[in-house]
Amino acid sequence: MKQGGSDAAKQAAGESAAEAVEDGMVVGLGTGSTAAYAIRAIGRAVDAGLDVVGVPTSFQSRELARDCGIPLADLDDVSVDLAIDGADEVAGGDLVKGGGAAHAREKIVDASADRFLVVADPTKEANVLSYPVPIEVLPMARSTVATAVEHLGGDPALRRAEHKDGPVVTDNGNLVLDCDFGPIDDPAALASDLAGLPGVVEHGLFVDMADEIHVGTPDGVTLRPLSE
Ligand SMILES: O=C[C@H](O)[C@H](O)[C@H](O)COP(=O)(O)O
Repeated sequence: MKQGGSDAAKQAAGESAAEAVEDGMVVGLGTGSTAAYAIRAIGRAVDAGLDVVGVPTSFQSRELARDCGIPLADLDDVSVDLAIDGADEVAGGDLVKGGGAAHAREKIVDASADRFLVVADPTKEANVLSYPVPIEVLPMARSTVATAVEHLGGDPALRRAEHKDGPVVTDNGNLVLDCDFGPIDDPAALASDLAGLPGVVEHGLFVDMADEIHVGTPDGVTLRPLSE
């Protein structure tokens, strides 16, 4: 995950997006340090009487939402009006996500939403995506997917856990390959190639999915549409 952004910038972005939440909405709750500020702001609004239901995108966002008193539901039972989620890199209308290994559930929830707002600090913005693309793989497909990624011009690395020996294991029980492709000239083509590899559960390229980005700075927030 890019960690360059200040907490004040992340907070500004998260709280700005939370203002878009209206009474009666079902809200997709993203993962990561920036989305967490939105979840806390929604929690405070719930405390003050806002009637919303949250759909978490990870163990982390579920726990935080529960701590904040946000009622939760599964995608089996509701449809999402608005999703708010972070990103590791943003270029044009496309994102790389999955620095926290949550991109599979995030993509399901974010893609299902009527509107998807990205929350970010300025360090996440780029002209061309070049952040290593996280790919969640079934454990038995780790080597075959890594070889296929190399054939696509990427450099795959198994994500290792920081506080345990061995690999990161996702909320879905799978492994993550961080795949460095250098500058990605055609994110849609790469997304399609990666999605077609046997054993890939989900990759972290979010192509033309988001509607709007809230970029926070300590001095304010810039809103920009991400889709035409
Ligand atoms: O898997 C994690 C997610 O895609 C996050 O939304 C992403 O890594 C951004 O996180 P943060 O806001 O902490 O930089």
